[in-house]
Amino acid sequence: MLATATSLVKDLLTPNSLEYLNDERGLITKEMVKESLKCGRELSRAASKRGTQLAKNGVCLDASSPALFHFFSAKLSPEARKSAEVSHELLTATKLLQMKVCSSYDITPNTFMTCLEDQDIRVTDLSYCKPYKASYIKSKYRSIDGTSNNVKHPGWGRAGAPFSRIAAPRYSDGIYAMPLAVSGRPLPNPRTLSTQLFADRPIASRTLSYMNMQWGQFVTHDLLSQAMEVNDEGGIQCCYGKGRDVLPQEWQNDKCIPICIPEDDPFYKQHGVRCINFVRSVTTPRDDCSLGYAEQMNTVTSFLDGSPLYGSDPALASKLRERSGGRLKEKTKPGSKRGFLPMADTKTCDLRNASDPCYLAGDRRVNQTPTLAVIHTLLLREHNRVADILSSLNPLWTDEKIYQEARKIVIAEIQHITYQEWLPLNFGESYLRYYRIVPSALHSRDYNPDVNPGVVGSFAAAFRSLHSVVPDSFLTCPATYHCAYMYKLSDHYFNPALVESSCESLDDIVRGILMQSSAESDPYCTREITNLLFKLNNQWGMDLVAMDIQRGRDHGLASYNDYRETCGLKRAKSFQDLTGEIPQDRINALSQIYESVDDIDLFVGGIMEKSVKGSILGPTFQCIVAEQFYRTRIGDRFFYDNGEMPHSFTPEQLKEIKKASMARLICDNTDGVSYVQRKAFEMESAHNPKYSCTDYDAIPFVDLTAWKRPILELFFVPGLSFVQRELILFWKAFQETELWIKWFSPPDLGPTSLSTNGLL
Ligand code: HEM
Ligand SMILES: [Ca+2]
Repeated sequence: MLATATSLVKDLLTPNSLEYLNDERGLITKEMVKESLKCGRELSRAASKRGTQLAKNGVCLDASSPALFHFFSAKLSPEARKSAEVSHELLTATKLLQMKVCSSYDITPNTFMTCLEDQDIRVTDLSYCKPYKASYIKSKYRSIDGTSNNVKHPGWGRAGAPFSRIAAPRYSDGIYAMPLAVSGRPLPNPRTLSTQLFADRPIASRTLSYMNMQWGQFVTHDLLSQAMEVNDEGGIQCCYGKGRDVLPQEWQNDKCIPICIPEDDPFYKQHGVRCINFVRSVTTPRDDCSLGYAEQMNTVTSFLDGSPLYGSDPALASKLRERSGGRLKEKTKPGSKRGFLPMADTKTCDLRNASDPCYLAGDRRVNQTPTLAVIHTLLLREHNRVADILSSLNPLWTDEKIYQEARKIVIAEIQHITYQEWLPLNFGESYLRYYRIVPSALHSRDYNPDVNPGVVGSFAAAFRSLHSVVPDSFLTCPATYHCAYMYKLSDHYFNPALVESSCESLDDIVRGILMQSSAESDPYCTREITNLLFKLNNQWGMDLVAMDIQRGRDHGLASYNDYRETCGLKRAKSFQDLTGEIPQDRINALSQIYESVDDIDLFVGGIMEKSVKGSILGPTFQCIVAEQFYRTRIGDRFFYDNGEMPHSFTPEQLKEIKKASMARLICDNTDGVSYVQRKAFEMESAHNPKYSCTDYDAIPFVDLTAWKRPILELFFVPGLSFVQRELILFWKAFQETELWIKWFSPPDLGPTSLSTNGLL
């Protein structure tokens, strides 16, 4: 197969097309493009076949290995797989063009990239990219996959879109090859950086709760997910079994970028591990289908739209629905009044007993830790609670109408909690107000259709720095608050059994993560994620920090110094120029590992910075995170507080939505968590005491009566006969007698339903 590949390249490099080189249309002619596209397609198909053949020959991951579970975090829809294939073809074509032009003209790869950009070569053949049709533009509700949010650019923010860039990439060949140091030598080993710069020093935050960290991870999963390349058989293997060594080149898939572990590694040495499996992220064609450098795919919708709950693709979204009463599917459990997440049919968990749960949700990462599964469960319950209230308020509404309205309310609550409660706490209220990131008036008119709501690739690096706030274990507390057990993260990856081990266990975990603090945001990370990530029943796991660094390189993210410039800081000419932002001892450590200040990875440099006042991040990450949350709000036509649009909430409804809080979400969706601190993302203190969930002044509730549609509307429902109207009116009158409450004894819907029932 490799032979075919070589001969194709030779074909392309034969002089028969040289006559076009001096063509006045530019350096790159149409015929050259056509030829490279043709060869690019064949070469990339050959590479994919080779990958599958390797797997068939036994080069595939061991069951129950950490690496296999790493692959369980994202799955591509058939359309996403197709886009990934096309993008390989386009990248290979770009590479072939580069080789041809550079060898013919004796120009550098960089000059070629500039010419390519100037010529702006777009592939119009529909077998590569198809334009996005705006099919949901008129809908009052968001689409599941994020399409048609933006009327002019219906593909913006969709699942499967490319990550956006705010600084030019640093692929070493300008297209897709892993970056190198300025000197041309390899960049420092990611595992060495991890052990030398990210020690395990468990420093607890004085103010922020574990819940704060957990919500952050949920928000991350709502905004983005990269997927790793797979072959037809599944995950790609890059290391020998048990991580003994890197596989020889001839057995390696071309998507492998394994992390080599130095011989003297302080942890892996004792286990004889020399290699962490790591595979490149899936890429996707650019929005304009132009030839150029690689762009990675965001497999989920980039809007903050509850996609981890509802799914980012219509097939999954449909599977998650009950198809009655607008509800999402839930599992009932004897002894518990409230539902649990439904079970996945493919087992992507590390189950120890056949009865252990393995959940299905809108996002595949749900089973990563029990505390993440708890957040999913609270939101699932919130959806069903809201749906039940809406259907009792508006008995004529169909399943579809209730589902969409409940989804709209829950998304609005997620957005409100994130923008009004979580972001200001973590990134500084005045900063966010200054940049108009958090809304202030009741309705806002800030929507700007020219702002691309897509996720910026560097935002992933900035937010990954919050891996440092992950504590090594989590606490559970019974109703007496005699909190006792500490569960090590590494004993519970991909095993959410703890969520259902008893009728009270979910409540116990919720109390625990309210009482426990998160770790400090600093360059220290627990060994639970740097040595033992996805350990399962092995003795060692993966290193998330090394993976964060390697992933930044895989995505060709510009260097820390480039981002300093993008963010308005002075570009450093020497390590010493970093003094303003990075403490001296860390500058010393950086200068001992990196050859040049221009080599520093964004993830590493950003995390080394001192925090900005009022924020948990330093200036560079603060700027990138602000940029992202600005785009996520201003570029979302359906953002919850947008006014004067056909789908806008009424002022009465919006006033209610703005009462949502993390504390109320917990109160309304647990059985026995009766006291919660008002600011659930902060630790309980004299300034932030616990209140009873029935204290509606302290922890206000969202009164859904604002969603009750007047009965008169019935007369405008087209197609209803006189008899049907009479029957409905009779039913409404019957409801008002409250007899039905006794007869049908509806489920306990919590305080909100009590107040609304009173008005029925
Ligand atoms: C126990 C807690 C957590 C675990 C086990 C975990 C694990 C992971 C893993 C395995 C990846 C993918 C690594 C890769 O292949 O490149 C990842 C990515 C990421 N994580 Fe975490 N994480 C945790 C908490 C958090 C938190 C608290 C945040 C932020 C507030 C966060 C932000 C991110 C981001 C932004 C990415 C990149 C996502 C992507 O590109 O798909 N994580 N995390
Ligand atoms: Ca989303």
